Amino acid sequence: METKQLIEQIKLKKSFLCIGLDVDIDKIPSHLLEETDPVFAFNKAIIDATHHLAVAYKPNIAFYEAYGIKGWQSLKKTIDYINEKYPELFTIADAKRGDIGNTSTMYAKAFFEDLNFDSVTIAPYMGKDSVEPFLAFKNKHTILLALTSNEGAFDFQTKDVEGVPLYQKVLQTSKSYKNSENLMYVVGATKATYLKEIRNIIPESFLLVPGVGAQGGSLDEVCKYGKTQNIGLLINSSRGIIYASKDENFAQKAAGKAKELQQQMAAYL
Ligand SMILES: O=C(O)c1cc(=O)[nH]c(=O)n1[C@@H]1O[C@H](COP(=O)(O)O)[C@@H](O)[C@H]1O
Repeated sequence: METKQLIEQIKLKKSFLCIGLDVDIDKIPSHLLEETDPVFAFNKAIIDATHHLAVAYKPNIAFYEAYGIKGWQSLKKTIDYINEKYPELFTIADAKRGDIGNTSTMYAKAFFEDLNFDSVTIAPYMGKDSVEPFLAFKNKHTILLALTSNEGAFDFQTKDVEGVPLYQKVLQTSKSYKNSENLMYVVGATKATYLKEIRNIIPESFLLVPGVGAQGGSLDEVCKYGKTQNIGLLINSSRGIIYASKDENFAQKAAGKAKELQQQMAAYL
């Protein structure tokens, strides 16, 4: 998907919400366990109930890999369902990959060609030749971890390298990568105050911002420091939306939570 299509969706839906499909079988309503594929049944119900409120969906791959072949099948069915029924939605494989060049190419093929996601999250630690194989794919987006939402972000990401914090070095250096126009970045909502400096380095790039809801980040703070003319933000909530209820009406309850966030977002559009 081209970035301009994503921007159109944001304006149309007055939303820059990304719903995280981090599906833990122990947390889904028990009546779904009778289905042949409970994880897909859960995702389908959530997507059908919330697609008009969100512009992006982000399955975290760990939650599927944890169930082996069955999990991968649920993931494939989920992405195929979105691509067929709601092709306007932006899809993110949250896989946090990155390896030597030829291996990265295979990761890129897995997520961009076989599964046909619009984007994938990538760890920048191995540098240029581990990221560029993902950037080589046209109309696909590589979402580089810059400043993450967790406490461990302070172990390395904020430490100085040649006089600047490492996360700033990641932003600066990655701008010189081939096809860097296909880059987006992850910045945790819990690090909202850093967004001002981040915007000085990457004024227009889209940011995937996880950490509102369950992790305590503030949507207003993120918008205050991180918003661009085209919004330039995809704010993710996973547990705060998808586990709103364990009852039969779980999907409607999830839609209620998504709507709360969408309405907050509409004020910025
Ligand atoms: O790349 C991510 O999406 C990510 C980066 C980050 O810094 N923090 C973070 O929480 N995430 C992911 O975003 C989701 C957050 O989920 P909730 O805390 O349940 O909303 C999970 O899938 C995390 O793996």
